[in-house]
Amino acid sequence: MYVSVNAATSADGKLSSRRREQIAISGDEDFDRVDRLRAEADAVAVGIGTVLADDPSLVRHDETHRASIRGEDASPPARVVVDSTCRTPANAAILAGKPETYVLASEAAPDTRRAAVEDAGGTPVVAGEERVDLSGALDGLESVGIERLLVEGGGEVIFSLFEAGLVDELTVYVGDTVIGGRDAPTLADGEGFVSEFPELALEAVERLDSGVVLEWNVL
Ligand SMILES: NC(=O)C1=CN([C@@H]2O[C@H](COP(=O)(O)OP(=O)(O)OC[C@H]3O[C@@H](n4cnc5c(N)ncnc54)[C@H](O)[C@@H]3O)[C@@H](O)[C@H]2O)C=CC1
Ligand SMILES: Nc1nc(O)c(N)c(N[C@@H]2O[C@H](COP(=O)(O)O)[C@@H](O)[C@H]2O)n1
Repeated sequence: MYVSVNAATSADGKLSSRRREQIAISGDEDFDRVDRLRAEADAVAVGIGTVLADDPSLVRHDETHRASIRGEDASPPARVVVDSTCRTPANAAILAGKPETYVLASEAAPDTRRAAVEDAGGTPVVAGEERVDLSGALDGLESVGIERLLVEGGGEVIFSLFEAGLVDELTVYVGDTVIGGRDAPTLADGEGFVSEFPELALEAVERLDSGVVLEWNVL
């Protein structure tokens, strides 16, 4: 599977404020770029932290762009939530609407929560004992035809994907603001690396809106 990570940060590397409320860091041009990235993906993923903070639907994508690369009849990209214990609320926007939603869970998910996700239209994919085993879960997604995954965040999930060596490409829109705060989510949170830091090769730099888009391949 090819895994792209795309996110927007403030100039100081924050994904949102310490209140974990969604902030529009991107401007219109960058949101259009994200819609095109979504259109190119088989599925778009976020973590449960992002679902609980933002209640994203992840349904926006550039249909014209998708049709031009996938054909007129291409179904919309699926949605994915990394959610060990199936905490995704039954009324979450990510479970509503037409695209399929896969909830990556672990064996720690209570049967009642798995059933609640299924009743709400989601499809649990179980991998790992406590936390989601991302490598195993991505294998599960591949088995249902997902070959290009776009991950939008948040910082915990992005770090874990880097830690597991699963990221192929990283794109970051750096906006023209400072959020600050030691407790505000950053692009890669988790425990952090102390050695063997992932290395990146800069592929492109583009001015967009009032910020800059940086695109790296992961070596
Ligand atoms: N500016 C941007 O582009 C974006 C900003 N955000 C912001 O990020 C914040 C949410 O980020 P986080 O709190 O870091 O939550 P997250 O969205 O990264 O979800 C993390 C949660 O996923 C679950 N999980 C299960 N298995 C896991 C594994 N193997 N590795 C990591 N997590 C696993 C855990 O419950 C963990 O707490 C929100 O404030 C949201 O607004 C989120 C996406 C994009
Ligand atoms: N690319 C980008 N720029 C920002 O400024 C953002 N705040 C985000 N947030 C991400 O977008 C998701 C919401 O998407 P929909 O409204 O459902 O289309 C949100 O959950 C974050 O993943 N992204």
